[in-house]
Amino acid sequence: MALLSVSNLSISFGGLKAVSNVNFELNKNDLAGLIGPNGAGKTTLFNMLTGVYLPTSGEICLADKNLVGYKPYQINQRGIARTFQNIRLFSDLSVIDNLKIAYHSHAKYGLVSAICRLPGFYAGEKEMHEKSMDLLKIFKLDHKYDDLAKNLPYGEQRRLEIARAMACEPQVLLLDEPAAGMNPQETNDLMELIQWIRKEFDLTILLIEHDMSLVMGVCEKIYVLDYGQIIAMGTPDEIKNNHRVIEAYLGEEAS
Ligand SMILES: Nc1ncnc2c1ncn2[C@@H]1O[C@H](COP(=O)(O)OP(=O)(O)OP(=O)(O)O)[C@@H](O)[C@H]1O
Repeated sequence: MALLSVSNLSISFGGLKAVSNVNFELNKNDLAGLIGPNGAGKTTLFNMLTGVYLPTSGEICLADKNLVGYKPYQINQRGIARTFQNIRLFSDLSVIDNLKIAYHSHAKYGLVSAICRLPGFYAGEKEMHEKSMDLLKIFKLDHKYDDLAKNLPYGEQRRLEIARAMACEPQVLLLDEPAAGMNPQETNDLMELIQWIRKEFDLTILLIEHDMSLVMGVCEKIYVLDYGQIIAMGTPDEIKNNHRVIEAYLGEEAS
């Protein structure tokens, strides 16, 4: 059974059909790519999967449970976390506080415990600190735990965004152009990291990326969007050789 299943998903903005009758499924542990030319509807699709946009029609199910109509934080609690095309960190907070905020959505103590500083509050905070440090180690940011997020170099801010999404303890991780602005070495490191966290955390990952070396290098299956519609789905080799994809997306490079 598919973990994430999308059926006949569409959204219109005025007269523009930004996403039109999209169908796809992700199984547990899939590492899949979503590619397409600028304006194809990729981020809009992520926005519907995460409750930012309400689809005009169609269904989104996570483990057979409907997600349409839920707010972004409710979808996050149900197991989908994401990163953004433009980095969105709490730039004036420390690196570790950026993670702790995400862990708070799973906090085991309540408001009363926090206000009255009951033992449950301290135990919960300690657990959150330890889990945050563990994640920072994985993302090689532990030595910078106390730095302000805005003072990290760009590549590290991108890694911190992924770490923060991981702190939501998702089943499905959506990455929107995770390598944007990275140099080739950082992109290579990121590819290894994405493969590693998929395995280590038993994750299902869907990533949007314009960097073809990353998409073709890590994804086992790739969906191609063009003008809001899925025009192809297949392995990296199948996608590279698909004439509709070459026309729609790789045309300039192929010619
Ligand atoms: N809130 C909105 N209101 C109106 N139009 C929108 C809105 N959000 C997206 N669109 C339009 O929907 C279409 C798809 O945009 P989207 O950002 O999803 O494309 P994309 O494939 O992610 O592009 P890129 O690769 O450049 O990021 C575009 O024509 C865009 O202008």
